[in-house]
Amino acid sequence: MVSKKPIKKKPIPVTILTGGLGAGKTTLLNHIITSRSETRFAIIENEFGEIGIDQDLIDETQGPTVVELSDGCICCTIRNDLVKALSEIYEHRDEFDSLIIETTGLAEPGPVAQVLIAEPELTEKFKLNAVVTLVDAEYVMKHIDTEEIVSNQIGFADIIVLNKLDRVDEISSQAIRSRLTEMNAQANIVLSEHARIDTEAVLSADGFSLDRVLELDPDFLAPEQRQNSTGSFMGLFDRVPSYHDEISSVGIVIPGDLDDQKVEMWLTFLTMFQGEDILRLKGVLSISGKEERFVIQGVHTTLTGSDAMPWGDAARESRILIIGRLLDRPMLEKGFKNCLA
Ligand SMILES: Nc1nc2c(ncn2[C@@H]2O[C@H](COP(=O)(O)OP(=O)(O)OP(=O)(O)O)[C@@H](O)[C@H]2O)c(=O)[nH]1
Repeated sequence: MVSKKPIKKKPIPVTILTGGLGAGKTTLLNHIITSRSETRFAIIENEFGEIGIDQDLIDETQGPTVVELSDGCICCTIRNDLVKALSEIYEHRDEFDSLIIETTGLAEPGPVAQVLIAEPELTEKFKLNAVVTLVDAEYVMKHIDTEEIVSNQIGFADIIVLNKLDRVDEISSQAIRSRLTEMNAQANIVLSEHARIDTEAVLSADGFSLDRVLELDPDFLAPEQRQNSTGSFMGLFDRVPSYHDEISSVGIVIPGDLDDQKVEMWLTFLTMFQGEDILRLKGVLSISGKEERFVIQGVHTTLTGSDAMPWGDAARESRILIIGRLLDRPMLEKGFKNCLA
């Protein structure tokens, strides 16, 4: 007699992209989806901030399914949203081959991995391929000793992508590499500029090492360690909430066009006087006389701008998100509004 055992579907491979604010996660994500046109991706995009910007920056011409989880960090406050999003994505599992989760720059990767490995309803549906940590060569040394989240992201990585090597010299690059190896000797360190790496190394890594994580935190899989009453994680990751609390975000949306010179002057002053406290700045702007959207990107005092998709028939508006310490919302709102053409 033929057995009628249900055919078990293969679990969906999941890659977690983590790393500091502005380190290059979205850049790597775009590189992966554009260079692997034969692979169908689903993406969970998590942003820390009142308004989402990253969704506009993902190259959707390749047709990935993007689920955006904003206004909170999936490693703590919106963890339940992550579980829900994963369950919903699984309902459409025949429509894609691989899932990428891009966390916020403030997220601990541990609790996100924990959801995939220890959440009973998800363990058979998803398989964690690798935790990939992007490291910003320009700024990592500034944060590595003072911000535990940065060292935890490095310590937890299966693959470390040391990015923005165009922004440092060879001596600094070597010093960073030895520091990374000291902190995580088992991770594979991949060197890159603009996150242009061999995507095979990331997607076929099959590199998540539960044994190594259990060495770091023996209680990683213990149910009572997974969640406390406020929804944040305990154990290795119990410093997360206080770190997030210090940092806030200001998101501003204004309809109409901005004047490019006013924008330039405002941003120059802002980064000159508050650059230390501005961890991340990003925005999609409507500039008077320009057909294209104008994307601005900043980390501390480094600021760049580039043209993106034309506005076409879409309503023109400007959106900016600033993440940092001691942010003065009324002053930022006033400054941004003063840039109107
Ligand atoms: N010079 C230089 N710039 C880079 C490199 N990689 C990325 N960038 C730029 O750095 C900025 C931030 O890159 P993102 O990919 O958005 O960084 P992210 O980690 O996704 O940022 P968050 O989502 O805010 O955490 C963008 O302007 C990128 O174009 C690099 O290797 N060199």
